[in-house]
Amino acid sequence: MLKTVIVGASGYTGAELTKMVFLHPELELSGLYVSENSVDANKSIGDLHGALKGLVDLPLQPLKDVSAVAKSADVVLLATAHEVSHNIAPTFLAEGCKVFDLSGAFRVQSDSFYTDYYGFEHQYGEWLEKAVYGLAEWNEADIAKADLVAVPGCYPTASQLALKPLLDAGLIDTQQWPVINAVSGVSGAGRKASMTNSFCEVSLHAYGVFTHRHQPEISTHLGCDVIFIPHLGNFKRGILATITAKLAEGVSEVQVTEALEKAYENKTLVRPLGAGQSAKLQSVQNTGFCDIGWSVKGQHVILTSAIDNLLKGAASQAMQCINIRFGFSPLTAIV
Ligand SMILES: NC(=O)C1=CN([C@@H]2O[C@H](COP(=O)(O)OP(=O)(O)OC[C@H]3O[C@@H](n4cnc5c(N)ncnc54)[C@H](OP(=O)(O)O)[C@@H]3O)[C@@H](O)[C@H]2O)C=CC1
Ligand SMILES: CC(=O)N[C@@H](CCC(=O)OP(=O)(O)O)C(=O)O
Repeated sequence: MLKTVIVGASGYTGAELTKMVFLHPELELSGLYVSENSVDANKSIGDLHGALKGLVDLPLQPLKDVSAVAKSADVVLLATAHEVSHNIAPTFLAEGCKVFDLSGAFRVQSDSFYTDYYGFEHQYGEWLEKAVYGLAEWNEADIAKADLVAVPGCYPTASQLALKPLLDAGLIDTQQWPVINAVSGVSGAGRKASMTNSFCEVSLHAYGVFTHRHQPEISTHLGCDVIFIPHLGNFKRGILATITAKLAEGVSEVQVTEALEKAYENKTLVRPLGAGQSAKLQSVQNTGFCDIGWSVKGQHVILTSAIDNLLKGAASQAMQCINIRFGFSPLTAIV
């Protein structure tokens, strides 16, 4: 059994991770942590997240001595804000832990990316270079050897899973940048309420237009510029990305279908729905699946990609990476 620690366990993705680690036959939940001065310190996670009550009633411990926690852990899941993950991941790594970070702290190698999009200067270039991007269906070989896995963001997961098969098969005319319109539920912003993400204040609106940090994350990992327009919707969980792209000269709907079906033929968690089909949230909410639909008319393809932001967009993708890293059966604790 691998001793597994979750930092940020009281948050939305942390609670999902807690449930999956509890269900995993090869992982032992050895500690749940929150910040040193958290208002939730020492509360039982089952009291905070009712769905866990009676399953996991461990206390949320204040994280004081990172080194000491690291010494007693094999696997560390960081469900913390970007800068927190940035600050503490190297200590866990120095003690030999395998780290799976749900934040954006180690996702993109580029000089100005963290100052431009995250508002802090990255201090750990060496780890940034070694970190493996955890897009599970596409990076298996590297994830299997990684010490540090940077689990992709939720919008980047939905967007890349739809576009990557077509780009890799050379079916997209990249002179015209694919346009990604994506709507996320409010849980995408985490559990802390503010005027912009308080449920009563949310209607349906675009945000971060031309400035959102997921645009460069998507472009970097796809190797293709994109226009990305995130929207906040008045529902709790899920992301629907609707993507318009120009096909290369002469590409047919049959080729698009073949590329998507071939890419995911042995990948249970990504479900190509077929030409003329549209992905919908209801089918993926509370699951680790990504559903993809597509339609072609003339030289354009419209793809729809739906995930649960907290699961395939975060926690269950992290669990996929753990399963790959340690050679466990791929769907363990997910389906
Ligand atoms: N929500 C989503 O859909 C997705 C989130 N992510 C990323 O995953 C990470 C977690 O997100 P989410 O679960 O939504 O966030 P939440 O805001 O819901 O939870 C954050 C957690 O971190 C804890 N925390 C804060 N500061 C510290 C600290 N210094 N040390 C230890 N724990 C700390 C918080 O508890 P307390 O403040 O009480 O200490 C809380 O448990 C973020 O980086 C986010 O960007 C990625 C993909 C999707
Ligand atoms: C609705 C909402 O606010 N969503 C978040 C994305 C959350 C996420 O997946 O992203 P990171 O891990 O990269 O933070 C946002 O737009 O900032």
